[in-house]
Amino acid sequence: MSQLFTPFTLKSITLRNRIAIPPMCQYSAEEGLTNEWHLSHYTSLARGGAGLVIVEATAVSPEGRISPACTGLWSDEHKTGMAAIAQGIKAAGAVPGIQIAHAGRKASANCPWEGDDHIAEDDPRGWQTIAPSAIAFGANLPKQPQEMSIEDIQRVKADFVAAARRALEAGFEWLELHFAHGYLAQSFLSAHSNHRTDAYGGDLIGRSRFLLETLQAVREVWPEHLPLTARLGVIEFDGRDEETLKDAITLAKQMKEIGLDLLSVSIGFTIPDTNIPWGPAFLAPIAERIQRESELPVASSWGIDTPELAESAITNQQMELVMIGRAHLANPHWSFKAAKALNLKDPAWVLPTPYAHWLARYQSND
Ligand SMILES: Cc1cc2c(cc1C)N(C[C@H](O)[C@H](O)[C@H](O)COP(=O)(O)O)c1[nH]c(=O)[nH]c(=O)c1N2
Ligand SMILES: CC(=O)[C@H]1CCCN(Cc2ccccc2)C1
Repeated sequence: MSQLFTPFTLKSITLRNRIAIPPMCQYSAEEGLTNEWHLSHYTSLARGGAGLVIVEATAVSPEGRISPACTGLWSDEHKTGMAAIAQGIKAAGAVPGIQIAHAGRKASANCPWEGDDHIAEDDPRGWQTIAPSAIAFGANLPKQPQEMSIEDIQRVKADFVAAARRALEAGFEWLELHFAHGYLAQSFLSAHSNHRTDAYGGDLIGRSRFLLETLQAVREVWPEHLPLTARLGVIEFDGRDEETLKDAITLAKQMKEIGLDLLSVSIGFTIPDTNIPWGPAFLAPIAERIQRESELPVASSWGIDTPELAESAITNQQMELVMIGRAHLANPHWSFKAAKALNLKDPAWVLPTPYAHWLARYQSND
């Protein structure tokens, strides 16, 4: 009996299975506004049978975008397109989630197929980036950010709260704070990027303050009965992993106290020079340790891209949800492929009726 295809209930929300589609930037928006690409992209992913579909990193302010083509929720105007997406995901039987984000010193960048690097200083498409300290990421993102004032910090926290409120009004039922991948929140947490000497820097308590205060503020506006989650880089693969992991576990416990419902375990990506052990499900053992030691349910990703790897991540209790990203770009119906591979009864019925009725009788070969 497949564990991957069992429901998962968190607060008042039940996912039809343990398959989640993690946020994946589409770099297809204008002024943060979604369009037909996003609506058809997310609806078709949801029709593929996953339990949860999380909309891409959506900026809480214009300067919080990674690229000029990233989505936003910094104004009420952004809610219309997002509401259609949430409705489309829900109508397909998946739970609509969204990640809200601020890119920090990694902002003001070209999209990946146009260089994946900082927009040139003299290019009017770019903007001044902000960060805990005036320390550039380096490599393809060499622009030096402006050190945030206390007023900047208060403003960005308020932007997260306003974006969370808009996500709720747009009909999302699962919220993920982007505290990973070297973006603003992660860059507060990491001593590589945070050299502040005030209350938002220094020891772990100081470097965690922005994350904990933002979580606390969002928790106050996000309904208690809906899952409030965060994606956190718990390891950098920078030679200091044990220290980073211990800090991450301490932070995870504090976030649980504040009301975090689930942690999506990911990578820090705070600095360019790391030694990431890419490979199938390489982060799963780390996720298991975080889940065990923080006593928070976790999700995780990174190369969990076959039905067998997904099934064993759940069966081995390494995580409660598997986040399967790029494999869904290759095949939006990945859940159907997994249902067949794992010998689910009536596998076609993970798909919507207009497809399932026929595929239940027709042995498709892909
Ligand atoms: C095109 C694209 C875009 C994004 C991503 C990835 C890719 C490929 N990823 C990371 C993604 O959610 C996932 O964690 C990784 O891709 C690893 O999982 P897979 O190995 O792809 O299953 C990502 N992560 C995140 O937290 N917010 C985001 O918006 C994005 N955007
Ligand atoms: C927004 C975000 O977290 C994303 C943006 C795109 C690159 N993501 C990180 C990534 C690195 C290597 C392979 C896949 C993904 C992070």
